[in-house]
Amino acid sequence: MLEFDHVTFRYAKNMPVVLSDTSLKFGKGEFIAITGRNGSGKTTITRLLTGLEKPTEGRVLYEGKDITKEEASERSRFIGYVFQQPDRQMFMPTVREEIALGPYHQGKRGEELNRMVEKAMMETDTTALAEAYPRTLSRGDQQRVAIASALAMDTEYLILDEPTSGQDGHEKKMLMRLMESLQQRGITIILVTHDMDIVARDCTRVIVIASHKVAFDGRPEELFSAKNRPEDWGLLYPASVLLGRKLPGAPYCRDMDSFCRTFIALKGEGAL
Ligand SMILES: Nc1ncnc2c1ncn2[C@@H]1O[C@H](COP(=O)(O)OP(=O)(O)OP(=O)(O)O)[C@@H](O)[C@H]1O
Repeated sequence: MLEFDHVTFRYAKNMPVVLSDTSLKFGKGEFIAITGRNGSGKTTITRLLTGLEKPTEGRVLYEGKDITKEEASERSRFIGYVFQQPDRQMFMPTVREEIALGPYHQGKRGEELNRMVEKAMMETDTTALAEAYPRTLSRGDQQRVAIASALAMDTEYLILDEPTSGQDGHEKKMLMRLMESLQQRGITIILVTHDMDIVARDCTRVIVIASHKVAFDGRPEELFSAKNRPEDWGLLYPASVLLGRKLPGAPYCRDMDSFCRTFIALKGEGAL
């Protein structure tokens, strides 16, 4: 369990508060979206979790232990972070060396190191890129290399900042499939995203940040239910959710596949 305990944050003394007295728990195996308007503080939350920023007040806990003062390099033993522009986190001349860097710093050598790197490349479908120069790869490939780097360190938490922005449908689908398989292995996935299709289809939990606080924390179907107004937080409804509401009984349809299946079933029952 990774936790914010009454965290308040501002970038500098005379700057406005970004996050105010916020407590949050990130449990094992969850698939969490952090969303909200531009500038609401989503990336800041991930930087506080990874240790790239330190709370102005409050604490960050890992398995109940205070890790507030731990640097990002120390937290990388259990948190992997995929930057919005992953080329900024690649330093080595080849993908293989890039992925080996973390476990090497953890003291892994020889066959053990090779095995970890090969396994991480297999899992992320980056084996064919092993000898490529990471900084010239496409953003999608760089993301998978950054994910492989985290897996090679046996990460427990994987945080991705806007991973699907600017990606085509196929790339998006491949990435989300990979995230799903990692979640099934018990890795906690935390995504910063504006993409409500991903929130509705893939996430088990969604956290909305507004006015320096957690405005909503719950299941996607709750966020998009009639008792909430996600549009007040600048969020759009997924088309499948809106279409589902028009069907008899207004079923919640998390994606278009689910809408089509429900539609066909209702038609078969003569309800349409
Ligand atoms: N390094 C920094 N120094 C000062 N202020 C910053 C810094 N980084 C971000 N901010 C400010 O902190 C606030 C929160 O920024 P943050 O990037 O966390 O928001 P966000 O919700 O991720 O935004 P976006 O959706 O546009 O990526 C914004 O007002 C932003 O201008």
